[in-house]
Amino acid sequence: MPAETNITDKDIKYAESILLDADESFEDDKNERIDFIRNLETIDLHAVPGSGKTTALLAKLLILERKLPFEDGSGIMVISHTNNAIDEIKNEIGEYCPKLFSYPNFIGTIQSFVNQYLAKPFFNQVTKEKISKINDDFYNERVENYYNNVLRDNFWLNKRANTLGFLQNIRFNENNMLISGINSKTDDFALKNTSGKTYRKLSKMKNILLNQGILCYDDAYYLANKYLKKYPEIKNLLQKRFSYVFVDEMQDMDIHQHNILEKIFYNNGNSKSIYQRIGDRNQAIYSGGTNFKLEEIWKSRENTLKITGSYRFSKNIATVLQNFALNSADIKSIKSENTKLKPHLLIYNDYNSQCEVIQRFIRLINKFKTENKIPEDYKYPIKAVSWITKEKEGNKITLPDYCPKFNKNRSTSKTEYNSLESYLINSKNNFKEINNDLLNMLLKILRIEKVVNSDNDRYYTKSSLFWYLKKNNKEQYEKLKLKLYDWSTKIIKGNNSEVSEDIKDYLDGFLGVFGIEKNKSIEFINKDPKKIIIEDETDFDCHLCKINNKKIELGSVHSVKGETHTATLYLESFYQKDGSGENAKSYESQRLNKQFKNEKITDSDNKRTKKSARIAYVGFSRPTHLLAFAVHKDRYDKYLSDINEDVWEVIEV
Ligand SMILES: Nc1ncnc2c1ncn2[C@@H]1O[C@H](COP(=O)(O)OP(=O)(O)OP(=O)(O)O)[C@@H](O)[C@H]1O
Repeated sequence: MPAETNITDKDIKYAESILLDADESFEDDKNERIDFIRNLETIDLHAVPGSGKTTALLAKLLILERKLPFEDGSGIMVISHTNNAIDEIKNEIGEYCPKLFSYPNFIGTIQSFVNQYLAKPFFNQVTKEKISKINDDFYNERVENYYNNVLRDNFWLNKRANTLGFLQNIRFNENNMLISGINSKTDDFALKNTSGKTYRKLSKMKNILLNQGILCYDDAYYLANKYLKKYPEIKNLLQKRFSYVFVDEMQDMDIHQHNILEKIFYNNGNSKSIYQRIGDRNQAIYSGGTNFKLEEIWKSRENTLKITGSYRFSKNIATVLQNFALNSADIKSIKSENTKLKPHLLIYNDYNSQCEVIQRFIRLINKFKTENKIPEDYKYPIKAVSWITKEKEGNKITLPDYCPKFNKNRSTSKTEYNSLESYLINSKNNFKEINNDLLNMLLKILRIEKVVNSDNDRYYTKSSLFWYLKKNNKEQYEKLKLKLYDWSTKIIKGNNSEVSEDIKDYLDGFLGVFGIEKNKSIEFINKDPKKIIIEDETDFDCHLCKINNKKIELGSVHSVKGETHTATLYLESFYQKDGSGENAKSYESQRLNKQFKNEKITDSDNKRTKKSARIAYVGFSRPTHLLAFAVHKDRYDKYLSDINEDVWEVIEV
């Protein structure tokens, strides 16, 4: 534990100067944010969406950075659930925190912590070898090979509806008994005879893969727990190493992730580390809270701070949002300028053409702009989201049904080509997308060369690549940015062959940063390009959905978690089917009809209703100005026609 650390008013002002606009402050009548920023004890922070909890955590980190290094040599750990969330933290405060982002501190995902500090050292100690890979895709591929080569003729396995899925899902519990999925029980395993031939064969498969160092993500937790059991002192070492541990988005931790953190850093209240868990139970939309009740995973601590006011949404949205909160939440809007716009219900019909709902939403926004209800130069994006984004057959409405271009747009931005020059000749006619394609091409070369990010054992993404270069090779970082600019400008002018030659020269230095030379990627680099013919060019640049010349962004609710929007259009979508016939329920308007009509969700509501409520809660809590929800006329007539029109503005598309 470092010597007494005090957070002063001056420290808070410093954090405000970096994170907030000149007219904003962490102070308010309750000073909930200041209390959290100053607090350096083991506590939980529960806060409503848009309350600034991530901003408050960043403030605390900025302040602690200035107190580093700690005299006792200990460091700070910041853990979140996804790489995106970690990248966000790095992007926001990275440039002010050179010490925080290096030894002895750790900022990463829960998975990378478990891999790096527990699974890998244990594996190395037992086998004297390094783990080959911790990656689900790679692991599943090896299981498939094993099945094809060794278990192909097994009668019991072949009788199963999804043999491969069953095999890929097998895990060891801590007693090396087989289970189906990490948090399941031995009793639920399909094969009951544990001394039978097939059971032994499956155990053997698991052991062989483990011994070869081929692990799925869950296996890292299995090894981690073995390590902690065999060497309980590891716990103390980690507590000494990290005097402050902050977990953001705590609600998204699954039970095995929660348990391992709790075991090490809470240690039944005896930990040397200060352990702070930050989140919003109502926003649990990842694994946490699905198999287990969230309250069973993230149990409340006696020492809990709260932030109840949101800087994001208006009173009108807060009123609606309350009903979708599974854990009763006191949600208030504390925005200084409060928009009077009511949430809107957009009713569409079968005869509306595909993009009419989104276009109606755009017309609404334009109208509100002219009426000064939405600022002309609005700050945050305008987005249309739905829970389910994959196209479904039949009459099941999902995101692509609202926008015929949705899938096409998405697939083009992710298109993979099989040669370097194909990336150049197929590039779009706009700077940003060309830049994107060029980066995708470099990432593809790294993948072909099997270069992985040692922080998380995954292939580099655009942001992790930039982060790595910025941290390890500033010269290459600056060079890449300049090159991307230069290449993109030249491609727009049609100088592809000049760019192609320059990229080939550049690659030696680029790959050198990762300690490798061109090898497996030579074929990709030199192969002749192939032009992909696009049948209808207009497909890729739909002009219909633009406001201020910017396209409305479409995506899943999951993809906008943590974001702030100016306006959000939530499009209902088909998810599973509960019940049958006339009363079957698949859409939010059906499962959550009572919540739309001012009734709070309760613990006795069924699992799918609760899951729908969580998704709606996250989606509905994004906008600063306008929330709209699109519902089909049939479902409106049956479920929502008696909605309170003082609360919701109802309009037909
Ligand atoms: N003290 C503050 N004063 C004014 N605005 C603030 C303050 N703190 C945060 N904000 C703004 O409020 C919005 C939400 O902040 P932030 O993303 O930190 O909230 P959050 O609680 O983490 O949200 P979510 O629960 O959706 O992840 C942002 O636009 C941020 O700039």
